[in-house]
Amino acid sequence: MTGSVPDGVRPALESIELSLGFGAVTVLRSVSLRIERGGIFALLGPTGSGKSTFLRSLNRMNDKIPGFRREGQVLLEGESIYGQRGDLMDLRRRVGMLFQRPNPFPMSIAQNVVAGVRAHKMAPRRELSAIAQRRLEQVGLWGAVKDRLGESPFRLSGGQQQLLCLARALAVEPEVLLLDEPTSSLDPVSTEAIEALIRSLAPELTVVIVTHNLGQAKRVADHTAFFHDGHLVEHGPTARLFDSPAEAETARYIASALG
Ligand SMILES: Nc1ncnc2c1ncn2[C@@H]1O[C@H](COP(=O)(O)OP(=O)(O)OP(=O)(O)O)[C@@H](O)[C@H]1O
Repeated sequence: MTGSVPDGVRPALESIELSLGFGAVTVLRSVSLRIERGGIFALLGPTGSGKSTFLRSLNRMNDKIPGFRREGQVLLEGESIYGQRGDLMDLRRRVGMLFQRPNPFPMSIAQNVVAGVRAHKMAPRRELSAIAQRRLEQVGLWGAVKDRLGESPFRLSGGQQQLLCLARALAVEPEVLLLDEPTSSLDPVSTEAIEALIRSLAPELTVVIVTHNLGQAKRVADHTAFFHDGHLVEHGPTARLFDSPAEAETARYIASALG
């Protein structure tokens, strides 16, 4: 078993001997990981261990970075995302992403939510406002914004902006959501709201989350992988990894992070 998926079961996402680098620097070496459909999978590790680079390779976000190089494969539902036939726009719809800092678009709150729906022509115009309402309700933002749907999102709080970005990501009905430290710039109340939402997304959605917060990994993730210095050190059910890590590097990191 390589990751959270028993042998013989097809994972939602899989990396096969994936090595990543920028120019002469190799950031990740030969990572093979299978990510179960409908679960929440956390990527943990010290700064610079390669978590974000790995996460960003799962929907080809590194492609445009000068010097980026890759060996090995990433499979989404068994098909290579780096293959010739890959349509990047379709990939990004199927594998959505939320970043450390909320990044609303410079358009109204309602338009933000349906921006992807419009770009992918997923619904007729007359349905857009109902879709916006439904997604804002799903992320718990409807009450706060229903009277200001036409206003700029930049006057919302940081936590509200992140929820808006989550609503926008969910509106295009992704199969996988990649979260890169999604609460690191938020206060505890907003963090709790986002964590509750993440938990509510499974099992319809597969979630992969990079976090520095061990408590967060414990609270939300079924499985956790530990990266160190460009290597995947170990992975397993979150409780097992925290309670009885198999590798000394993992044990040291957990002990130091818990202080
Ligand atoms: N665009 C880039 N060009 C060159 N090197 C990069 C680039 N992006 C990342 N790196 C390098 O890759 C290594 C891993 O970075 P990455 O952001 O993946 O680590 P991380 O584990 O997510 O760290 P953090 O927790 O601090 O975000 C670092 O040494 C970083 O300097």
